[in-house]
Amino acid sequence: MEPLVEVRGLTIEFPMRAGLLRAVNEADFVIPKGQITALVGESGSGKSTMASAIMRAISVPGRVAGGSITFDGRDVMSLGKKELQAYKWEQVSMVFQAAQNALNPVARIKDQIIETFRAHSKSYTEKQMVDKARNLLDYVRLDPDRVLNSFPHELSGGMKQRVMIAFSLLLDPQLVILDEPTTALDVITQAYIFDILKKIHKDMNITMLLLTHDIGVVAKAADRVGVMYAGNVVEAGDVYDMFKRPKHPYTAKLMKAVPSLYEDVSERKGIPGSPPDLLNMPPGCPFHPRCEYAHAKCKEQNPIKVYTPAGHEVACHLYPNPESVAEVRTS
Ligand SMILES: Nc1ncnc2c1ncn2[C@@H]1O[C@H](COP(=O)(O)OP(=O)(O)OP(=O)(O)O)[C@@H](O)[C@H]1O
Repeated sequence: MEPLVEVRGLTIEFPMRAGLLRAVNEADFVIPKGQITALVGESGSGKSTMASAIMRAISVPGRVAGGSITFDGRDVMSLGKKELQAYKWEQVSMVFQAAQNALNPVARIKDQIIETFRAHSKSYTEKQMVDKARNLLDYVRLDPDRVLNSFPHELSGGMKQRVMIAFSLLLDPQLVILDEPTTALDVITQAYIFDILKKIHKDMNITMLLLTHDIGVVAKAADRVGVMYAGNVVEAGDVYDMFKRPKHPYTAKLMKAVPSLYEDVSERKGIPGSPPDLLNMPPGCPFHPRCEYAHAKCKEQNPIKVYTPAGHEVACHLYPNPESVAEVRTS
């Protein structure tokens, strides 16, 4: 597993009137090259903040208070203004949450595409820009002639989402981050978008990061998954392993929340309790108040993450060392 992005000990803080809010708290996370990685967790767990940091797009008054991010071996934090301009969109692009609404309502798609190109790259002629946009629109299964000449309000939600995916590919990035790419769409359109994303990933060899609270999305699309809880990545591993043999009690509960065709839905249980208040974190492991396996140590010490040679990682006192991760928890 060759890493494209390596996040180490990342801490991101937002100063609030009531105190310092740590949206990301000493988090470690790896995005392997050439894979689709999903970052999953309840609302407010820090997924978008982590992704914005990778994109070097933390909004003021947020700030990176510690840790490092490397992209293909380069230190992202120390990129200068010019390097940063090339980094964003040419190395990594992001389709933000509810991205359909990010389109300018009073400009045709063609003009918005040309403007995006011009903001980042001077080396294309207008014909080259439009030709490239045409290819990408065709790729996301839209009629280029119709879409290029449309205003956003003339397109459906699913079409606008596909336009945004095409936008994210304009400058041939290595990594595309998609924040809740299908949340606002109906089930059929969701399946269609995932089909397109998988094809793009395969044909263009693009690394992808999907941020989602929908565990069903993970099962459908990802190779690897990281689970975020209260600003930390508490477990990560191969998607099959994570569904078959989740280690962290929180992951186990999340995975059980996936609806199955054969199961009696009335027997499915949610996760009791709610995520901690980030301004008033409990001592020890942040999950201990909701954890059925919590013992004395969990209330006092935050667990240290352990890593197995096979690429599984977990932060939980049930697994004090890498060997213990291999054990199947039966209780
Ligand atoms: N600009 C900001 N100012 C203040 N707090 C913020 C800001 N951005 C994020 N936060 C806080 O940081 C925490 C993590 O938010 P974030 O959006 O990263 O979580 P998320 O897992 O992506 O959630 P969602 O799925 O709802 O987007 C939340 O408590 C949120 O309120």
